[in-house]
Amino acid sequence: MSNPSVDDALTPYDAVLLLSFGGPEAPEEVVPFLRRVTAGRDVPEERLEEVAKHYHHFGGRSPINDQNRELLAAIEAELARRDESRPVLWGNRNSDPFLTDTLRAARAEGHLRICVVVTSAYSSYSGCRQYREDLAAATDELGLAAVDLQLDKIRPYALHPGFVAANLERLVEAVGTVDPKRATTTRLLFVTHSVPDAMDDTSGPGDGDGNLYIEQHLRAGHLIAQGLAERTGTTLEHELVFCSRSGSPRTPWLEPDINDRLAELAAGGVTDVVVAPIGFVSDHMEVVNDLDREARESAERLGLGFVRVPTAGTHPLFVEALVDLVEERAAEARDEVVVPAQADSGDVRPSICDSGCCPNLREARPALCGRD
Ligand SMILES: CC1=C(CCC(=O)O)c2cc3nc(cc4[nH]c(cc5[nH]c(cc1n2)c(C)c5CCC(=O)O)c(CCC(=O)O)c4C)C(CCC(=O)O)=C3C
Ligand SMILES: [Fe+2]
Repeated sequence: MSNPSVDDALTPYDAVLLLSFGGPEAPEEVVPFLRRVTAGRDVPEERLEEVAKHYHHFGGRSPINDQNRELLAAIEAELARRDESRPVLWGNRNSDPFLTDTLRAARAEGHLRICVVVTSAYSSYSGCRQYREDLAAATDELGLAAVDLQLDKIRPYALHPGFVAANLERLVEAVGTVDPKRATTTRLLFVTHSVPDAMDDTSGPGDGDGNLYIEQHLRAGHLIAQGLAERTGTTLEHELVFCSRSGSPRTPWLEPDINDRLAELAAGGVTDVVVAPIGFVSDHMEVVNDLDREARESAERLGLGFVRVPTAGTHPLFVEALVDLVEERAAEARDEVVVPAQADSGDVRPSICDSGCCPNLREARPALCGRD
């Protein structure tokens, strides 16, 4: 398969790597997975026990790996459709197939130059730099130098037109089920993973003002809400809320939590909520547990109508966007002038991260795909 001599829109890459978070697939994998995720982190034992219960409620199996298998197949199909077939590899941070094993196999098969697609759209330590650190740690563990295996990453894509469009399509399909007479008392809630305030404060370029994590969500949400109004004639008031808070209760994390906000909204006369988890790219555990179980339960208790919008998942517009981003990265690697596709006129994140961006606030660690 690997054929470095092919000359197409993916040149110089001989493979694509899907890099994701990982998740357990059997009950006995839950605790080891959680220990790996939280190693060296300030996550209390009680929180871990609580999160273990979430996984056990779903038979100890997270949906995330199956979703990545489907995304991988969809990317392969899209590459084939464009006559740009490449092996699509898959590696995780926290569960099998581990990134290090994937890169070892890639090297053995002679893949020299790989374009990395991470399953996180936004700029933050957790969603961007931590994956870059994973790439550095894995290549280091394998004793690989940049001459042996060159890894490039696509840029954060929260504001790529295809990601925004896929989320809009999902929303348009879902609000078909909202009673038009209730539109004025329906609130559109964009949801993302809460992170420590300090992580949001430092997200974005090292010399910037930070808070790019929230800013990108607000910009994407604004575009999606506007698109909904244009497409359906239904204008819904919208806002950004958070789920899946972890860490020590003494550390400030982004708020409001969706459950707290639902109570306030119900008290203020809202009758229905449309919950769009634009912060995630698939309906993984944070979505099926924290939103479909916990938030839905809160809404029911409060008498609120509740519609949860699917994430981008394997929506063709999203899959096409990811392949467009790989093509864009390839053109950059060929030193061509590239005008990055962007859904608004705001800041565009580069595919080679700035020095000091989205820092690791605990310890400085080597990271690939950046200027530091
Ligand atoms: C920004 C962000 C994303 C989105 C970007 C991206 O997708 O990367 C994300 C995704 C995910 N987070 C996930 C799971 C977990 N995250 C945890 C803990 C944490 N997440 C954080 C942030 C994020 N996380 C942070 C700051 C922590 C605190 C500990 C630390 O500083 O790292 C914990 C520990 C227990 C707990 O929840 O406290 C678990 C189990 C899964 C897998 C779901 C499945 O299994 O289907 C996915 C996709
Ligand atoms: Fe997380």
